[in-house]
Amino acid sequence: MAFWRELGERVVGGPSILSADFAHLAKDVERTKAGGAEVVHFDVMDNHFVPNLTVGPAVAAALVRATDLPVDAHLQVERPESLVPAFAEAGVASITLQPETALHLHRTLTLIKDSGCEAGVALTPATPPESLRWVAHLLDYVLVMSVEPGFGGQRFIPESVEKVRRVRELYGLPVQADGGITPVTAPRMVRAGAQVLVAGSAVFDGGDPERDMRKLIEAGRSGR
Ligand SMILES: O=C(CO)[C@@H](O)[C@H](O)COP(=O)(O)O
Ligand SMILES: [Co+2]
Repeated sequence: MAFWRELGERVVGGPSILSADFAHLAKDVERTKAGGAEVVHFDVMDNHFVPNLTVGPAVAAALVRATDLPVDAHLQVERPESLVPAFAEAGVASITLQPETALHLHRTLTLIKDSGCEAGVALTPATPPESLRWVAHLLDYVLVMSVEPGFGGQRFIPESVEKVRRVRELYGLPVQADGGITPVTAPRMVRAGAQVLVAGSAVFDGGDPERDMRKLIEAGRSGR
């Protein structure tokens, strides 16, 4: 599985499961796939690193079985290293770490790669891109968070646009934008260099995930 290495220059969209109906997760994901989604963003929260609690490797494994889209696990948990083997075993394509939680970031990124997954790091709004200097060679992508981690439906932080530009300048890696991404903010992030547009509320809250996924992708691509 090499979703990130095979992305090329394309701009793609992916649903954040956080705003989906957890009782009908596979169905919701398939509706976004019909709207053009190419990756599933799987938000994992532990009520320690963030004040919210979601789902873990067992649900990831069930979703991997139910969809042929690659699943990216966004780990917003303390001690992520202890969960890496279980998510790899669940069959996720990539694992995104919050560097604030990985005490030994180099070691945990290496563990992800050795487990056969692609590896990424999520920068919270206050974390500078420069902090990745000595682990950048281990990364397949960088996620720029345009909200504080923890919840869907928050307001987009506009400084994130410049941050995407900076990450691209420094590392040339694919950038995933996550948080407050809508048809209004997506083109700005794409113009700055983002390629993977993650959206939860903009895709699921309007009652038609297929239509709204398509709208988001089209809006994002118009930013090129
Ligand atoms: O990782 C997170 C939040 O911590 C995100 O993936 C959000 O879940 C995206 O939701 P919207 O901002 O698109 O509603
Ligand atoms: Co996320």
